[in-house]
Amino acid sequence: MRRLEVGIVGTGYVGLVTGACLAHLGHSVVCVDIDREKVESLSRGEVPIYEPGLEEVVGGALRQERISFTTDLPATVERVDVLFIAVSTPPGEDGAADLSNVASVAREIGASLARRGEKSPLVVVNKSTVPVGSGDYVSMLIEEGAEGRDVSYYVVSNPEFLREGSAVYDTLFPDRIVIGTDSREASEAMRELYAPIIEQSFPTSYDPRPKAAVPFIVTDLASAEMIKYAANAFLATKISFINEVAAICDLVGADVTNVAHGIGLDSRIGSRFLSAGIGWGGSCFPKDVSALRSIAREYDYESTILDAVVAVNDRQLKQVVSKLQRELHTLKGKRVALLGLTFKPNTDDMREAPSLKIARTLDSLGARVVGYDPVATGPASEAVPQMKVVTDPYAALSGAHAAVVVTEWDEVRNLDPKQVAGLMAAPKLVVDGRNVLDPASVEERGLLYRGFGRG
Ligand SMILES: NC(=O)c1ccc[n+]([C@@H]2O[C@H](COP(=O)([O-])OP(=O)(O)OC[C@H]3O[C@@H](n4cnc5c(N)ncnc54)[C@H](O)[C@@H]3O)[C@@H](O)[C@H]2O)c1
Ligand SMILES: O=c1ccn([C@@H]2O[C@H](COP(=O)(O)OP(=O)(O)O[C@H]3O[C@H](CO)[C@@H](O)[C@H](O)[C@H]3O)[C@@H](O)[C@H]2O)c(=O)[nH]1
Repeated sequence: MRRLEVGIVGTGYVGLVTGACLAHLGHSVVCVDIDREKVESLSRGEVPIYEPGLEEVVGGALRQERISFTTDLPATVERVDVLFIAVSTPPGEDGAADLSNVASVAREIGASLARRGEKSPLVVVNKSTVPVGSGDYVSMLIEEGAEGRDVSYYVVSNPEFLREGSAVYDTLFPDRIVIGTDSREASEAMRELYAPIIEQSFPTSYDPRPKAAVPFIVTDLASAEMIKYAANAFLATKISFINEVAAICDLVGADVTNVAHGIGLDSRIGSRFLSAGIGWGGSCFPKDVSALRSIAREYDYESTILDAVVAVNDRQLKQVVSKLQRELHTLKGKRVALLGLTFKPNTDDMREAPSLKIARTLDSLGARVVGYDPVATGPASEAVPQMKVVTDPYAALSGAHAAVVVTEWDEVRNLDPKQVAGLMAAPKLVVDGRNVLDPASVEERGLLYRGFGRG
């Protein structure tokens, strides 16, 4: 394997995980961020996010001197063979992706490229999730930054499919690697970069190693950019679909967990992403579905399915409130415990976490909201100051008239129903927003169970 010099701009989830994993594979990586404090703490091996396994991979790469952190983008452009753009692309007004971070990085790359001298063309890899056509936009900005000087580079799309909570695993053992480019030289450089993953030839403590070889797919730029949006939109659609089925299950007295199991065994459907409940959140699905709808609007196309996917997801959150109101009637003066606050387990990310919307709605209806989360206590109470946040789930449940399972952390799944029943106030309602509790054993202890689509 040839050891490549790799630069990564942006040390968020994607940038840091990608950089650390490429260093683990044997490449020499320099990570760039505008946030000086972050760069300094990362250089000391302090990882600012909760992501299983990441601290170990970053620490290992630092010890082997295969990774470094800097704020100096121009020096990085001059030195590396491949440069990833992995900065945030948050939703702007009207739902479209805000490309201002990508744009400023592209201009700065252009301004620094001329100083590379005789080095081979720089492969600029867009890993941020960006609208179709952004590859050409990045090329245009690089040229603008270069101000007429002769610069040599390729722009490649390489969408990222990692999930938070299993980001390191997903990066080392991906289902596929997608590259969008018209240049053979650029796609070969990317194949070389990822060779240890494609061939699964790197050292790992993950046992058993799940796959033999990883598909490496090369498409045109626009298709690669579209693959990212289509993948997230499809997954969000799958969840909204099962949530719609769950609503009908509630009406007819069927159990959606049995239905999901029964349909998921059909290999054309597949069993994953069929967990019904309060719906999808996080830093990606809401943003990316909304960006794809916005792209469709630009072309005056009505995205009927995607519109419905979002409408169903919005309805799931309202169902939490109506399930509480059905049993508690007025929520004024009622104490409600929210169990789990992050948008999913094994992350401290609170971006677009359903818990925040639920807490704000319950507060506006006069309920006293107490939140529990094993990791994201600080960010949660900052986001919703009216919510008291505690680190002991039983403290949250003490005196609560109702509890809502918002995030299926193990700490929440494994609560002792007997102890919970002893602490709660009548009617001791448990709204299982993730369908992870066993209704019979919960009810056996005197709790009132309400799931999503469980009859
Ligand atoms: N988080 C995920 O799970 C995930 C997965 C796949 C794809 N993505 C996509 O990857 C991109 C990055 O997402 P993220 O969650 O890692 O973002 P993030 O918000 O966690 O991190 C972005 C980082 O970029 C830095 N940054 C911003 N502007 C910069 C600039 N001009 N120069 C240098 N650094 C700059 C910020 O300081 C921050 O450290 C987004 O487009 C996102 O949609 C995210
Ligand atoms: O059956 C399911 C599966 C997930 N969810 C919810 O869906 C959201 C997203 O979950 P997940 O996809 O596991 O997390 P992310 O880390 O947001 O990852 C998604 O978004 C990333 C950013 O684009 C992509 O890279 C990943 O492939 C894609 O799975 C969360 O709120 C989950 O609770 C459900 O409600 N039911």
